Amino acid sequence: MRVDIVTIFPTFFDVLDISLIGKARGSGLLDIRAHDLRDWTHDRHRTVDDTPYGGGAGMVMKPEPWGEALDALLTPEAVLIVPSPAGEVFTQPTARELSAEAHLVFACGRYEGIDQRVIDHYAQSHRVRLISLGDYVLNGGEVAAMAMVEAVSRLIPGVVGNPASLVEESHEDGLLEYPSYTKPAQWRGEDVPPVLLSGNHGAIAQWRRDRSLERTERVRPDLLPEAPGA
Ligand SMILES: Nc1cc(-c2ccc3ccn(Cc4ccc(CN5CCCCC5)cc4)c3c2)n[nH]1
Repeated sequence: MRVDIVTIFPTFFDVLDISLIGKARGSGLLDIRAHDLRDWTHDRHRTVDDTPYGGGAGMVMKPEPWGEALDALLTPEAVLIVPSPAGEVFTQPTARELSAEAHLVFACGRYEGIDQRVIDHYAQSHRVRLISLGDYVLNGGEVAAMAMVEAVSRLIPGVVGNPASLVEESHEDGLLEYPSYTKPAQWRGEDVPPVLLSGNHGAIAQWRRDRSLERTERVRPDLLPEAPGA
């Protein structure tokens, strides 16, 4: 998968050079590149923003640099992802969908956002998705893009060592994951649930399912299968 990220803070994504994502990049599984939007400006101050038409607080990102950057980076099959508080909320199903794509281009806005004509222009020729990380306002799209890149990349075969670990985790089966334990068997007076030491795999699987349902009912009843809209 190729991932291009356009931002005025490209060094923000240097962290992708380490850990699993870093290894996957090295192995050719992932081709992730961050680009400085200002490389597509032509004035002495490398201007990317201006005052909003209609007035209002803050600044809006100018369309011209975005047009030149996206013309340079988009391929016909690319999905253009624009992090935005006004977007669809990012979920594990969204991550899974995007992990099947060959090319993702993230347009990370700052200030009060990007001139709407950029989104409208590329929607005529590409799949464009405005995606929100959740119902809170960040200062720009970079944190959202980083979260999406990590959630999507780890679903690509070969990026995460043990594929089985991708199945038994929160939200993969639509429920929250069961609690996990490791050695020692006793810690500060607390024992590991005995069933986990029993070697009875059927009983262990059932215990885990029960804990997963119990936790989901308590913390996220909206995720339960019978919940409306689940
Ligand atoms: N899940 C999530 C994603 C983001 C996100 C993503 C991308 C950008 C780019 C800039 N910001 C900051 C921002 C955006 C919107 C406002 C509201 N403002 C009201 C008046 C009209 C203009 C817009 C304020 C500041 C971003 C924020 N936040 N949260």
